[in-house]
Amino acid sequence: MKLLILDRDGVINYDSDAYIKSVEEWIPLPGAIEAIAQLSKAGWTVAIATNQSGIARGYYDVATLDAMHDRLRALVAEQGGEVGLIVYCPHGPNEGCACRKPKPGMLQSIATHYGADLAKCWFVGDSLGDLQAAQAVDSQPVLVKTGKGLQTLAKVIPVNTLIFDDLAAVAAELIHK
Ligand SMILES: O=P(O)(O)OC[C@@H](O)[C@H]1O[C@@H](OP(=O)(O)O)[C@@H](O)[C@@H](O)[C@@H]1O
Ligand SMILES: [Mg+2]
Ligand SMILES: [Zn+2]
Repeated sequence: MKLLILDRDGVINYDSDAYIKSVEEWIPLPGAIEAIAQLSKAGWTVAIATNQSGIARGYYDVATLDAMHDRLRALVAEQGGEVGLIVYCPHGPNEGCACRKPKPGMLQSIATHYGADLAKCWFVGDSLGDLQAAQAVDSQPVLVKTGKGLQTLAKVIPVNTLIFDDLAAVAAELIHK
């Protein structure tokens, strides 16, 4: 199956060092909604794996996070597409969970849900942890320059990382290749 897994903050929507704490703060990046819709209409399943330590930190609750994701789904549906499974890690960095990136637990959950082979999937992120999570399960690490992407590009990243300006460019590559 054609499964694409996306990080959320900094890839689909603007990120903030102050976290994205409300639906009002959740603002799509230019072209991101259209990219997801176009991928979906081209037969791709678009899933999301996102760290949300803001929940553990008490900055927002699950109901607020769900409202952000309802907004995302509605915007993509308006463009004729749909968003697949959204998996999030609500834990803090010191809880030792199995799902927080750079651990690959969320990617594995998504693959299990769809019966997909992670070695044939791209995982698109803006942070080093995203790329490391992909690498841990032999997925293709893909870095976009939005969000924290440019800072990540200055770090030591997996040698096979594919680099794109933004999610729209990733979608164009996948749809037209
Ligand atoms: O990029 P994804 O995984 O979708 O979500 C990242 C967010 O959960 C937040 O992750 C935090 O990292 P810590 O969780 O505090 O290490 C910070 O980087 C915030 O700026 C960012 O908004
Ligand atoms: Mg991110
Ligand atoms: Zn977790």
